[in-house]
Amino acid sequence: MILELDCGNSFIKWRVISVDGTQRLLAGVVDSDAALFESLAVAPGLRVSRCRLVSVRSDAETEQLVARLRESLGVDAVCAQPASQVGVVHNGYEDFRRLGLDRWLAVLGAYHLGQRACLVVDLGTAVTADFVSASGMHLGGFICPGLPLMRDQLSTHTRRIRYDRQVALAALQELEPGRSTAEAVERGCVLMLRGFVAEQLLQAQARFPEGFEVFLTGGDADLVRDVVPGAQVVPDLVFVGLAIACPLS
Ligand SMILES: Nc1ncnc2c1ncn2[C@@H]1O[C@H](COP(=O)(O)OP(=O)(O)OP(=O)(O)O)[C@@H](O)[C@H]1O
Ligand SMILES: CC(C)(CO)[C@@H](O)C(=O)NCCC(=O)O
Ligand SMILES: [K+]
Repeated sequence: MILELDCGNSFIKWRVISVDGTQRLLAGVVDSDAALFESLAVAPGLRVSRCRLVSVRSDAETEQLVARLRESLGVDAVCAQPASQVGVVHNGYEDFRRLGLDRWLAVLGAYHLGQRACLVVDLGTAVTADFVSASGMHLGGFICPGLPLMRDQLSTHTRRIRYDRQVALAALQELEPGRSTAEAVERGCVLMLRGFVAEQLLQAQARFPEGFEVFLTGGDADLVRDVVPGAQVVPDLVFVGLAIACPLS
């Protein structure tokens, strides 16, 4: 079995696939390294022979995780590394090492699945949009705060924006003007995300007149999916790219 990890800023997404890559056996989302090892300890029938991961955390945090994986599972995790090119896909950053590895892998995954120009939007702690041309040129992208950061900034920098988490979830059933703080903030922030995605779509239409594929990924992708009717929502997009960047043969 192959253990795959996508270590984001807030959550670790993990999954276990068969060695030939054809079956997805287990999957989960955890909010800390400790919770990851707890989940793996109770995973039924787990026998990990290989491991690959991508991390946007600090090198020290990533190294610590790799060391713990070695201790507890006896595997040496292969970590995705920055690259200026993989196959026909070229990294568009001035310094390719600076492009977030989750973005790079999502771009590799999207181009692999789409085989044409792509707009890739990842909605997590941060929201990112990346453009890839039909020939595989990554043209760069945009980064803005994601939903969790927008909410937190509002409550951190105001006195009276306070509401219950449960009420917040209910507030998103519709997007009418809010009539409570929870509704006003939750819907306002979702409209920011939707507006951002709509703008990226306009940019892609201008840049790729011959057509393009839109890929949405990340925990909040569902909140924007109907802004782009033809979009493919691919929760595992980073893992698709991880398999391309880190083949385990
Ligand atoms: N099962 C889930 N577990 C955790 N978060 C979830 C889940 N489903 C949806 N979400 C939402 O997903 C968002 C987090 O997204 P995601 O897990 O893609 O990114 P992340 O790891 O926090 O950050 P990064 O962008 O660095 O990868 C949160 O806003 C959260 O509300
Ligand atoms: C933007 C995030 C936080 C999204 O997870 C990550 O891709 C990252 O830390 N990127 C480094 C900065 C950049 O991509 O320009
Ligand atoms: K991510």
